[in-house]
Amino acid sequence: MENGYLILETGEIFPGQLYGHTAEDIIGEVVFNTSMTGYQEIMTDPSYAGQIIVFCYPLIGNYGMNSFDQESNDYYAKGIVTSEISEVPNHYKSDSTVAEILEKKGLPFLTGVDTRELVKTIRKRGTIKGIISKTKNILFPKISEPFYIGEVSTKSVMTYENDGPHIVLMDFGCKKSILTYLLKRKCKVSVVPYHFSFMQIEKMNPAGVVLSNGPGNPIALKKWLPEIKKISAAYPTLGICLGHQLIALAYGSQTKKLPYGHRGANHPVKDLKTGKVMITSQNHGYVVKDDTIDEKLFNITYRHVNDGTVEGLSHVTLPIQTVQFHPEAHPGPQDTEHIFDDFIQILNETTGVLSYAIQ
Ligand SMILES: NC(=O)CC[C@H](N)C(=O)O
Repeated sequence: MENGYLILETGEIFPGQLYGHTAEDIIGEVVFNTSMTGYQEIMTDPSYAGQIIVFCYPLIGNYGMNSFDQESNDYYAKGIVTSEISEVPNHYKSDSTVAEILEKKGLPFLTGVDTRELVKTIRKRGTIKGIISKTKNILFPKISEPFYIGEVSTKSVMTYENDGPHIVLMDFGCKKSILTYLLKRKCKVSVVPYHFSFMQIEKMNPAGVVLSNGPGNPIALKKWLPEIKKISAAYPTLGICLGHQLIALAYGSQTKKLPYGHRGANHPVKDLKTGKVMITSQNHGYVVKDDTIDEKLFNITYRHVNDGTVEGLSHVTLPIQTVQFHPEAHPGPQDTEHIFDDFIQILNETTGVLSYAIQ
Protein backbone atom coordinates (compact mmCIF):
# COMPACT_ATOMS: atom_id res chain seq x y z
CA MET A 1 0.00 0.00 0.00
CA GLU A 2 1.17 3.52 -0.77
CA ASN A 3 -0.37 6.92 -1.18
CA GLY A 4 -2.17 7.41 -4.46
CA TYR A 5 -4.53 9.80 -6.23
CA LEU A 6 -7.47 9.86 -8.58
CA ILE A 7 -6.97 12.90 -10.78
CA LEU A 8 -9.95 14.01 -12.82
CA GLU A 9 -9.63 15.49 -16.29
CA THR A 10 -11.29 18.62 -14.90
CA GLY A 11 -8.51 19.11 -12.34
CA GLU A 12 -9.98 17.78 -9.07
CA ILE A 13 -7.67 15.48 -7.10
CA PHE A 14 -8.86 12.78 -4.68
CA PRO A 15 -6.22 11.22 -2.41
CA GLY A 16 -6.35 7.68 -1.05
CA GLN A 17 -4.31 4.55 -0.45
CA LEU A 18 -3.29 2.67 -3.56
CA TYR A 19 -3.13 -1.13 -3.78
CA GLY A 20 -2.74 -3.71 -6.52
CA HIS A 21 -0.89 -3.13 -9.75
CA THR A 22 0.58 0.32 -9.21
CA ALA A 23 3.58 0.29 -11.56
CA GLU A 24 1.89 2.46 -14.20
CA ASP A 25 -0.69 5.24 -14.17
CA ILE A 26 -4.04 4.06 -15.42
CA ILE A 27 -6.55 6.15 -17.32
CA GLY A 28 -10.26 5.46 -17.77
CA GLU A 29 -13.74 6.94 -17.77
CA VAL A 30 -14.73 7.45 -14.12
CA VAL A 31 -18.22 6.05 -13.46
CA PHE A 32 -20.12 5.48 -10.25
CA ASN A 33 -22.39 2.65 -9.18
CA THR A 34 -24.93 3.21 -6.41
CA SER A 35 -25.63 -0.46 -5.52
CA MET A 36 -25.26 -1.33 -1.85
CA THR A 37 -24.30 -4.92 -2.63
CA GLY A 38 -23.22 -6.90 -5.68
CA TYR A 39 -19.67 -5.55 -5.96
CA GLN A 40 -18.33 -8.86 -7.32
CA GLU A 41 -20.93 -8.99 -10.12
CA ILE A 42 -20.19 -5.33 -10.94
CA MET A 43 -16.41 -5.84 -11.01
CA THR A 44 -16.78 -8.83 -13.37
CA ASP A 45 -19.40 -7.27 -15.70
CA PRO A 46 -17.58 -6.87 -19.07
CA SER A 47 -19.62 -3.70 -19.82
CA TYR A 48 -17.25 -1.84 -17.47
CA ALA A 49 -14.24 -2.55 -19.72
CA GLY A 50 -11.92 0.45 -19.76
CA GLN A 51 -13.71 2.28 -16.93
CA ILE A 52 -12.71 3.23 -13.39
CA ILE A 53 -15.57 2.12 -11.10
CA VAL A 54 -16.37 4.26 -8.06
CA PHE A 55 -18.53 2.50 -5.48
CA CYS A 56 -20.92 4.95 -3.79
CA TYR A 57 -21.71 2.55 -0.98
CA PRO A 58 -18.99 3.32 1.57
CA LEU A 59 -18.04 -0.23 2.61
CA ILE A 60 -17.07 -2.72 -0.07
CA GLY A 61 -15.94 -6.29 0.55
CA ASN A 62 -17.74 -7.08 3.82
CA TYR A 63 -19.08 -10.41 2.52
CA GLY A 64 -15.89 -11.30 0.63
CA MET A 65 -15.56 -12.88 -2.81
CA ASN A 66 -16.69 -16.33 -3.97
CA SER A 67 -16.73 -18.58 -6.99
CA PHE A 68 -20.49 -18.21 -7.66
CA ASP A 69 -21.08 -14.53 -8.31
CA GLN A 70 -18.72 -13.98 -11.26
CA GLU A 71 -20.47 -12.37 -14.25
CA SER A 72 -17.50 -13.31 -16.47
CA ASN A 73 -14.16 -15.02 -16.07
CA ASP A 74 -12.20 -11.81 -15.76
CA TYR A 75 -12.03 -8.22 -14.51
CA TYR A 76 -12.16 -5.77 -17.41
CA ALA A 77 -12.45 -2.46 -15.55
CA LYS A 78 -9.30 -0.33 -15.36
CA GLY A 79 -9.48 0.33 -11.62
CA ILE A 80 -11.68 0.47 -8.53
CA VAL A 81 -12.24 3.39 -6.15
CA THR A 82 -13.83 2.96 -2.73
CA SER A 83 -14.24 4.71 0.58
CA GLU A 84 -13.34 1.60 2.56
CA ILE A 85 -12.48 -2.01 1.74
CA SER A 86 -13.21 -4.63 4.37
CA GLU A 87 -10.21 -6.74 5.30
CA VAL A 88 -12.25 -9.16 7.41
CA PRO A 89 -15.17 -10.38 5.31
CA ASN A 90 -17.74 -12.62 6.87
CA HIS A 91 -19.94 -14.89 4.74
CA TYR A 92 -20.26 -18.66 4.48
CA LYS A 93 -19.57 -18.57 0.72
CA SER A 94 -16.57 -16.25 0.93
CA ASP A 95 -13.23 -17.74 -0.09
CA SER A 96 -11.10 -14.57 -0.36
CA THR A 97 -11.08 -10.86 0.27
CA VAL A 98 -11.64 -8.21 -2.40
CA ALA A 99 -8.04 -7.03 -1.93
CA GLU A 100 -6.61 -10.52 -2.48
CA ILE A 101 -8.53 -10.96 -5.74
CA LEU A 102 -7.78 -7.50 -7.13
CA GLU A 103 -4.09 -7.86 -6.29
CA LYS A 104 -3.99 -11.30 -7.93
CA LYS A 105 -5.71 -9.89 -11.03
CA GLY A 106 -3.36 -6.90 -11.17
CA LEU A 107 -6.22 -4.42 -10.88
CA PRO A 108 -5.29 -1.17 -9.10
CA PHE A 109 -7.65 0.01 -6.40
CA LEU A 110 -7.69 3.24 -4.50
CA THR A 111 -9.37 3.22 -1.13
CA GLY A 112 -9.88 5.75 1.67
CA VAL A 113 -11.29 8.15 -0.92
CA ASP A 114 -14.01 10.72 -0.17
CA THR A 115 -16.33 8.99 -2.62
CA ARG A 116 -19.29 11.15 -1.60
CA GLU A 117 -17.49 14.28 -2.77
CA LEU A 118 -16.18 12.43 -5.84
CA VAL A 119 -19.69 11.36 -6.91
CA LYS A 120 -20.99 14.88 -6.36
CA THR A 121 -18.17 16.12 -8.59
CA ILE A 122 -18.97 13.62 -11.36
CA ARG A 123 -22.67 14.54 -11.17
CA LYS A 124 -21.69 18.20 -11.60
CA ARG A 125 -19.07 17.69 -14.32
CA GLY A 126 -20.65 14.78 -16.18
CA THR A 127 -18.82 11.55 -16.95
CA ILE A 128 -15.15 12.40 -17.30
CA LYS A 129 -11.82 10.66 -17.59
CA GLY A 130 -9.55 10.16 -14.63
CA ILE A 131 -6.10 8.83 -13.86
CA ILE A 132 -5.11 6.69 -10.90
CA SER A 133 -1.49 7.52 -10.09
CA LYS A 134 1.10 7.58 -7.34
CA THR A 135 1.75 11.24 -8.07
CA LYS A 136 -0.42 14.33 -8.32
CA ASN A 137 1.65 15.98 -11.02
CA ILE A 138 0.63 14.34 -14.23
CA LEU A 139 -0.47 15.49 -17.62
CA PHE A 140 -3.56 14.05 -19.26
CA PRO A 141 -2.51 12.11 -22.36
CA LYS A 142 -4.72 12.17 -25.45
CA ILE A 143 -5.99 8.66 -26.03
CA SER A 144 -8.53 7.24 -28.40
CA GLU A 145 -11.10 4.79 -27.11
CA PRO A 146 -9.99 1.17 -27.79
CA PHE A 147 -12.51 -1.26 -29.26
CA TYR A 148 -13.25 -3.17 -26.04
CA ILE A 149 -15.95 -5.40 -27.55
CA GLY A 150 -13.23 -7.21 -29.52
CA GLU A 151 -11.50 -8.01 -26.21
CA VAL A 152 -14.51 -9.16 -24.21
CA SER A 153 -16.49 -11.13 -26.82
CA THR A 154 -16.03 -14.89 -27.20
CA LYS A 155 -13.51 -15.93 -29.86
CA SER A 156 -15.36 -19.12 -30.82
CA VAL A 157 -18.91 -20.52 -30.74
CA MET A 158 -19.87 -22.18 -27.47
CA THR A 159 -22.98 -24.35 -27.46
CA TYR A 160 -24.91 -25.37 -24.36
CA GLU A 161 -27.23 -28.27 -25.20
CA ASN A 162 -30.75 -28.30 -23.79
CA ASP A 163 -34.25 -29.52 -24.74
CA GLY A 164 -35.90 -26.17 -25.45
CA PRO A 165 -35.69 -23.66 -28.33
CA HIS A 166 -32.29 -22.86 -29.80
CA ILE A 167 -31.11 -19.30 -29.07
CA VAL A 168 -28.12 -17.62 -30.66
CA LEU A 169 -26.66 -15.28 -28.06
CA MET A 170 -24.57 -12.59 -29.77
CA ASP A 171 -21.80 -11.85 -27.31
CA PHE A 172 -20.78 -8.19 -27.13
CA GLY A 173 -19.45 -8.74 -23.59
CA CYS A 174 -22.25 -10.87 -22.21
CA LYS A 175 -22.94 -11.17 -18.50
CA LYS A 176 -23.04 -14.82 -17.44
CA SER A 177 -26.51 -14.39 -15.89
CA ILE A 178 -28.11 -13.80 -19.32
CA LEU A 179 -26.84 -17.23 -20.37
CA THR A 180 -27.89 -18.76 -17.03
CA TYR A 181 -31.41 -17.35 -17.30
CA LEU A 182 -31.85 -18.78 -20.81
CA LEU A 183 -30.48 -22.18 -19.76
CA LYS A 184 -32.75 -22.17 -16.70
CA ARG A 185 -35.65 -21.86 -19.14
CA LYS A 186 -34.41 -24.97 -20.99
CA CYS A 187 -33.15 -23.09 -24.05
CA LYS A 188 -30.27 -24.54 -26.03
CA VAL A 189 -27.87 -21.60 -26.30
CA SER A 190 -25.09 -20.95 -28.81
CA VAL A 191 -22.90 -18.04 -27.73
CA VAL A 192 -21.35 -16.50 -30.86
CA PRO A 193 -18.72 -13.78 -31.47
CA TYR A 194 -20.06 -10.22 -31.85
CA HIS A 195 -19.20 -10.07 -35.59
CA PHE A 196 -21.27 -13.10 -36.63
CA SER A 197 -23.13 -12.41 -39.87
CA PHE A 198 -26.71 -13.20 -40.86
CA MET A 199 -25.44 -16.06 -43.06
CA GLN A 200 -23.42 -17.60 -40.22
CA ILE A 201 -26.41 -17.39 -37.88
CA GLU A 202 -28.81 -18.71 -40.53
CA LYS A 203 -26.68 -21.88 -40.80
CA MET A 204 -27.26 -22.48 -37.08
CA ASN A 205 -31.03 -22.40 -37.63
CA PRO A 206 -31.96 -20.73 -34.32
CA ALA A 207 -35.47 -20.11 -33.01
CA GLY A 208 -34.41 -16.68 -31.78
CA VAL A 209 -31.53 -14.31 -31.21
CA VAL A 210 -30.44 -12.39 -28.10
CA LEU A 211 -28.10 -9.40 -28.39
CA SER A 212 -26.16 -8.98 -25.18
CA ASN A 213 -24.89 -6.08 -23.10
CA GLY A 214 -21.39 -4.78 -23.77
CA PRO A 215 -18.88 -1.97 -23.21
CA GLY A 216 -18.33 1.36 -24.92
CA ASN A 217 -20.18 3.57 -27.34
CA PRO A 218 -22.66 1.51 -29.40
CA ILE A 219 -21.75 3.49 -32.52
CA ALA A 220 -18.37 1.68 -32.46
CA LEU A 221 -20.31 -1.18 -34.09
CA LYS A 222 -21.55 0.99 -36.96
CA LYS A 223 -20.26 -1.25 -39.70
CA TRP A 224 -22.15 -4.27 -38.26
CA LEU A 225 -25.51 -2.49 -38.07
CA PRO A 226 -26.80 -3.67 -41.48
CA GLU A 227 -26.15 -7.30 -40.45
CA ILE A 228 -27.82 -6.73 -37.09
CA LYS A 229 -30.86 -5.34 -38.90
CA LYS A 230 -30.98 -8.38 -41.17
CA ILE A 231 -30.63 -10.80 -38.24
CA SER A 232 -33.32 -9.10 -36.17
CA ALA A 233 -35.68 -8.96 -39.14
CA ALA A 234 -35.35 -12.71 -39.63
CA TYR A 235 -35.61 -14.06 -36.07
CA PRO A 236 -37.49 -13.15 -32.90
CA THR A 237 -34.96 -10.92 -31.16
CA LEU A 238 -34.32 -9.69 -27.65
CA GLY A 239 -31.81 -6.85 -27.19
CA ILE A 240 -30.41 -6.15 -23.72
CA CYS A 241 -28.67 -2.85 -22.88
CA LEU A 242 -26.01 -2.50 -25.63
CA GLY A 243 -28.17 -4.96 -27.62
CA HIS A 244 -31.13 -2.56 -27.28
CA GLN A 245 -29.01 0.38 -28.44
CA LEU A 246 -27.71 -1.61 -31.44
CA ILE A 247 -31.21 -2.55 -32.59
CA ALA A 248 -32.30 1.09 -32.33
CA LEU A 249 -29.26 2.23 -34.33
CA ALA A 250 -29.76 -0.51 -36.92
CA TYR A 251 -33.28 0.81 -37.63
CA GLY A 252 -32.15 4.41 -38.00
CA SER A 253 -32.42 5.87 -34.46
CA GLN A 254 -29.55 7.66 -32.75
CA THR A 255 -27.95 7.31 -29.32
CA LYS A 256 -26.52 9.97 -27.02
CA LYS A 257 -24.45 10.00 -23.87
CA LEU A 258 -26.19 10.59 -20.54
CA PRO A 259 -24.65 13.23 -18.25
CA TYR A 260 -23.35 10.60 -15.79
CA GLY A 261 -25.08 7.35 -16.69
CA HIS A 262 -27.39 4.97 -14.85
CA ARG A 263 -25.43 2.46 -12.77
CA GLY A 264 -27.11 0.88 -9.80
CA ALA A 265 -29.66 -1.61 -8.58
CA ASN A 266 -32.67 0.59 -7.80
CA HIS A 267 -33.56 2.32 -11.06
CA PRO A 268 -37.35 2.67 -11.39
CA VAL A 269 -38.72 1.94 -14.83
CA LYS A 270 -42.35 2.34 -15.95
CA ASP A 271 -44.08 -0.18 -18.19
CA LEU A 272 -46.03 2.22 -20.43
CA LYS A 273 -48.69 -0.38 -21.25
CA THR A 274 -49.66 -1.32 -17.69
CA GLY A 275 -48.47 1.77 -15.83
CA LYS A 276 -46.63 -0.54 -13.43
CA VAL A 277 -43.26 0.57 -12.09
CA MET A 278 -40.47 -1.95 -11.64
CA ILE A 279 -37.14 -1.57 -9.91
CA THR A 280 -34.30 -2.53 -12.22
CA SER A 281 -30.59 -3.11 -12.33
CA GLN A 282 -28.81 -0.76 -14.73
CA ASN A 283 -25.37 -0.06 -16.11
CA HIS A 284 -25.29 2.22 -19.09
CA GLY A 285 -23.82 5.52 -20.19
CA TYR A 286 -25.72 5.90 -23.47
CA VAL A 287 -29.43 6.04 -24.31
CA VAL A 288 -31.54 5.97 -27.44
CA LYS A 289 -32.60 9.50 -28.40
CA ASP A 290 -36.35 9.84 -28.08
CA ASP A 291 -36.93 12.10 -31.06
CA THR A 292 -35.04 9.78 -33.43
CA ILE A 293 -37.33 6.78 -32.90
CA ASP A 294 -39.59 6.19 -35.89
CA GLU A 295 -43.00 5.54 -34.37
CA LYS A 296 -44.07 3.69 -37.52
CA LEU A 297 -41.37 1.12 -36.63
CA PHE A 298 -41.14 1.05 -32.83
CA ASN A 299 -43.30 1.59 -29.77
CA ILE A 300 -41.58 2.80 -26.62
CA THR A 301 -42.40 0.16 -24.00
CA TYR A 302 -40.56 1.41 -20.89
CA ARG A 303 -39.34 4.74 -19.58
CA HIS A 304 -37.05 5.64 -16.70
CA VAL A 305 -39.11 7.22 -13.94
CA ASN A 306 -36.38 9.63 -12.80
CA ASP A 307 -35.32 11.21 -16.09
CA GLY A 308 -37.91 9.93 -18.58
CA THR A 309 -35.31 8.34 -20.88
CA VAL A 310 -36.21 5.45 -23.18
CA GLU A 311 -35.84 2.07 -21.44
CA GLY A 312 -37.41 -0.32 -23.92
CA LEU A 313 -38.68 -0.73 -27.48
CA SER A 314 -40.99 -3.09 -29.27
CA HIS A 315 -41.16 -3.36 -33.06
CA VAL A 316 -44.59 -2.59 -34.46
CA THR A 317 -44.77 -5.61 -36.76
CA LEU A 318 -41.73 -7.82 -36.06
CA PRO A 319 -41.12 -9.85 -32.88
CA ILE A 320 -38.30 -7.59 -31.66
CA GLN A 321 -38.19 -6.53 -28.01
CA THR A 322 -35.41 -4.50 -26.43
CA VAL A 323 -34.65 -3.27 -22.93
CA GLN A 324 -32.07 -0.76 -21.73
CA PHE A 325 -32.09 -2.19 -18.21
CA HIS A 326 -30.83 -5.62 -17.10
CA PRO A 327 -33.65 -8.19 -16.69
CA GLU A 328 -31.00 -10.72 -15.56
CA ALA A 329 -30.24 -8.45 -12.56
CA HIS A 330 -27.10 -9.77 -10.80
CA PRO A 331 -26.77 -7.62 -8.96
CA GLY A 332 -30.17 -6.19 -8.21
CA PRO A 333 -33.89 -6.92 -8.02
CA GLN A 334 -35.51 -9.51 -10.26
CA ASP A 335 -38.70 -7.55 -11.00
CA THR A 336 -38.14 -7.82 -14.76
CA GLU A 337 -37.11 -11.46 -15.09
CA HIS A 338 -40.39 -12.02 -16.96
CA ILE A 339 -38.77 -10.37 -20.01
CA PHE A 340 -37.08 -13.75 -20.65
CA ASP A 341 -40.39 -15.65 -20.28
CA ASP A 342 -42.14 -13.21 -22.62
CA PHE A 343 -39.38 -13.69 -25.18
CA ILE A 344 -39.59 -17.48 -24.99
CA GLN A 345 -43.35 -17.30 -25.39
CA ILE A 346 -42.82 -15.26 -28.58
CA LEU A 347 -40.37 -17.93 -29.81
CA ASN A 348 -42.90 -20.65 -29.23
CA GLU A 349 -45.52 -18.71 -31.18
CA THR A 350 -43.21 -17.95 -34.13
CA THR A 351 -42.04 -20.77 -36.32
CA GLY A 352 -39.48 -20.66 -39.07
CA VAL A 353 -37.51 -17.75 -40.49
CA LEU A 354 -39.58 -14.60 -40.75
CA SER A 355 -40.00 -13.00 -44.13
CA TYR A 356 -37.70 -10.04 -44.36
CA ALA A 357 -39.06 -6.67 -43.45
CA ILE A 358 -36.10 -4.84 -44.96
CA GLN A 359 -36.93 -2.41 -47.69
N1 LIG B 1 -24.39 -2.65 -19.97
C1 LIG B 1 -24.35 -2.29 -21.25
O1 LIG B 1 -24.64 -3.04 -22.17
C2 LIG B 1 -23.86 -0.89 -21.51
C3 LIG B 1 -24.11 -0.39 -22.91
C4 LIG B 1 -23.22 0.77 -23.31
N2 LIG B 1 -21.84 0.40 -23.24
C5 LIG B 1 -23.51 1.98 -22.44
O2 LIG B 1 -22.72 2.33 -21.58
O3 LIG B 1 -24.54 2.59 -22.59
